[in-house]
Amino acid sequence: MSKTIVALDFSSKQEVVDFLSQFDEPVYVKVGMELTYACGLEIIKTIKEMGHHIFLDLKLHDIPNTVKGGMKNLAALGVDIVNVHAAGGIPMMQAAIEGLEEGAIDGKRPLCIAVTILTSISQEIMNDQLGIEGEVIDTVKRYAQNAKAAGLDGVVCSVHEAKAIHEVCGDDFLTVTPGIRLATDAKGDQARVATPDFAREQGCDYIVVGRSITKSEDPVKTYHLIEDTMQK
Ligand SMILES: O=c1ccn([C@@H]2O[C@H](COP(=O)(O)O)[C@@H](O)[C@H]2O)c(=O)[nH]1
Repeated sequence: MSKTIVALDFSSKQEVVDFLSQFDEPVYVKVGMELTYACGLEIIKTIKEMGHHIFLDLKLHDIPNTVKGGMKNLAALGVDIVNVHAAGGIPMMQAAIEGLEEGAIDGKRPLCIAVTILTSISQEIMNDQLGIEGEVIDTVKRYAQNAKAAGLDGVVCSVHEAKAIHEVCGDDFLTVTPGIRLATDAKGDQARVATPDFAREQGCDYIVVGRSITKSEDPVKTYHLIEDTMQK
């Protein structure tokens, strides 16, 4: 199974089809709010019919009853991974799992992971703007432990926290890490970034890569370069 999840941050079905048509193998892709708000959940069917795996990154964050109902409907789409914000608390995350189990196709629910602290959030923003005291890594670890207690399968975190999360939550608990940049790439809006090489060294289960692949001159070549690094 591929360890690189490509973020399809596009605004039309045509862009998605053009992009994926360049690949002659199944790719693990991430569908987020940009694509979903542009095309609706219909886009999931299109991507599944092309044979690709899907992480549906809608980051649910609401009261437990609402998240449960939302997840029940998302489970029926047959995607591989869905997610919530860990900041919604343990009861909300438990409700997410209940909804997924109720909506599961043939008794098999999608994996559910929790976003800890967004990779665009720096130490300073977390302390000074969000009012969360202490080190980012400690909050990320606490959120990961909450996610595990709620029955989730893993978390979204930065590469810099993946090792510590595996230590406290176990090696089977998934770490899915965005904020990936090649050595020559600009950080852009991301704060906690790392290269694919460092992600492999830290034992990340999956990396999420958007612009470094989608905006590269040769997306297929860049994808293979990154995936080969992860599989070393
Ligand atoms: O903490 C998070 C959670 C999700 N993301 C998403 O990952 C990709 C990253 O895109 P790049 O172009 O590689 O920066 C994007 O879809 C985000 O919504 C994240 O970056 N950080």
